[in-house]
Amino acid sequence: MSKRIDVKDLNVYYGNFRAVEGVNINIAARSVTAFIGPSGCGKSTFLRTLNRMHEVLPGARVEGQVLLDGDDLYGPGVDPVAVRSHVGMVFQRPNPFPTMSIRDNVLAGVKLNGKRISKSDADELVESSLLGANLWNEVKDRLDKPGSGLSGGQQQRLCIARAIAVKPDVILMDEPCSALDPISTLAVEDLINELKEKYTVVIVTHNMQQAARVSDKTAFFNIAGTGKPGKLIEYAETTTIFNNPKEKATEDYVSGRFG
Ligand SMILES: Nc1ncnc2c1ncn2[C@@H]1O[C@H](COP(=O)(O)OP(=O)(O)OP(=O)(O)O)[C@@H](O)[C@H]1O
Repeated sequence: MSKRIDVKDLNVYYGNFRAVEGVNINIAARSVTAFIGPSGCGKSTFLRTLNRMHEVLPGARVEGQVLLDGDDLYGPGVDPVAVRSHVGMVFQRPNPFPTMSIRDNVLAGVKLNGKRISKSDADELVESSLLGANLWNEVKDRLDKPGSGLSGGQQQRLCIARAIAVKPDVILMDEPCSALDPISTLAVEDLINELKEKYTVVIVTHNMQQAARVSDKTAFFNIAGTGKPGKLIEYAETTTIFNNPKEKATEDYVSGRFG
């Protein structure tokens, strides 16, 4: 079930370094939101706070709230592992388990969560997840072959199938197409468009055409200089950010006048 995300006054730290400052953002359920901005402005750092991946690094912490349909992910007693099963993540480089079969790759997250499922339920879940990731037709005759035998684009869709299989509410994607060729990129972008019917999708991308193609809303982050924290500068409908932004910094960035 897709859920909304409301972030309140979030500061994100690596030790004493405040990498991201004062983010407030409201992300609707069943939508695609793109995070854009120059290198080092904290897009990936902020993204990883949305499923508590940030804090796996020693000394990394946050202040503020991240609410998923009103429930604070950082509230007392909340289990970060449970959070990550509600908020899935797809990374820059496709990372299927190389020696595992395609089938077992799809089921990997479900098994990690300690769920026991029957063979027939597993078969159904594998099929529905691969269908959901637009990969079923390409792999249905070789489910027992290793995931590493797929093309980069297919591997990325396999990782998306693995994320979908745990039935998350939100899917976070950190530059999911940066290692893919243009055809595979289009396949993943088409898929992102379909995913928003069921999930809340948040994507970090350096590719502004991609942000314009896939997202409903865009958040522009910026940084005042090295060692300064990244900040959310402007957040609006994607067409507004690209055609009629309010802030000069946004306009400079989207029109390529940055730096
Ligand atoms: N593990 C880490 N330890 C300490 N500082 C870090 C760590 N990871 C990132 N940072 C710092 O946090 C800031 C934000 O980095 P982040 O990777 O989130 O930016 P980004 O906008 O995603 O950049 P890019 O577009 O280059 O991926 C940078 O100053 C970076 O050097």
